[in-house]
Amino acid sequence: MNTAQQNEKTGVRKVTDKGEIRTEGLEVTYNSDVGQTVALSKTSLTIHPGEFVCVLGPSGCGKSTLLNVIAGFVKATEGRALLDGNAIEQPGADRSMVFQQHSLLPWKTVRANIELGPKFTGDIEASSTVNHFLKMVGLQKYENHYPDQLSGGMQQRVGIARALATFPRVLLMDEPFAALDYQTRLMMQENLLSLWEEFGTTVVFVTHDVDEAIFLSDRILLMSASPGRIVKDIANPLPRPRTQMISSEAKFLEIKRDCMEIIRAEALSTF
Ligand SMILES: Nc1ncnc2c1ncn2[C@@H]1O[C@H](COP(=O)(O)OP(=O)(O)OP(=O)(O)O)[C@@H](O)[C@H]1O
Repeated sequence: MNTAQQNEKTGVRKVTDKGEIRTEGLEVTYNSDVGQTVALSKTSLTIHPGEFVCVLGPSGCGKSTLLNVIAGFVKATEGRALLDGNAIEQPGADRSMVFQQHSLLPWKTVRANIELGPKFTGDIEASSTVNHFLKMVGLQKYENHYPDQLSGGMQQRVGIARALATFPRVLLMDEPFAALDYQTRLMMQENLLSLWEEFGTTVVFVTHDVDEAIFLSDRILLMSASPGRIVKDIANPLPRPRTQMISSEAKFLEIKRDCMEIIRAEALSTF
């Protein structure tokens, strides 16, 4: 069971148990009517408790597959994934996922959507947990709206609130801002960082946007073209808290150049 602690000054409840993710020689092969697809090849990685790690790679390289194995939705063909040293066999409330397209229930209000998680985990303070997260994502005024009455950015904020409302040890995010317009995406990135800095949990964030990965992460795992494997592990020492202005700093541009060189080499090797 996760535990949460209230910050006396800000009132924000923080996760105190942050998960460690490890994969060892992970391989995933899909069998379908069009044949076999090796989606992930010999992927070994460690994500430390409380780290914000971005997984960056070209389309189809297996990023979603990696997240789905960690989430427990997809089984490894070879190797294994572990949460805090225990093999991941199935989904659990200790991991929450935010998808590219919001997965809110259209017939439920914002409040009822967020409430699903805490009710599922038997949170006896479900109602106050929902109030807390509505406030954290700035949507108190919209608690009785339905998803189709909200903008795309607001829908994703509800999705993030719902994911956090179970106080997960690990938050998994699969290109959550990819469908948003540029300005909204930048705002959402800043909003997510301030939530994470307050709330504190391990985050694995998949993207194919180099700037997004550098802006958000402590570390970037770069994946090869399909079948995916980790080709480079890049530390990101940019100071926090960050605003989008950081993208013009020399260190940001240096990391970006490193990423682009690898992505280009990968693209050329498969062209
Ligand atoms: N359920 C499935 N059945 C068969 N093949 C699949 C399945 N899911 C994914 N694949 C294949 O596995 C490979 C990796 O897919 P995956 O969605 O993990 O990549 P991705 O890097 O997340 O792609 P994108 O960036 O485009 O979302 C692709 O070749 C894809 O076609």
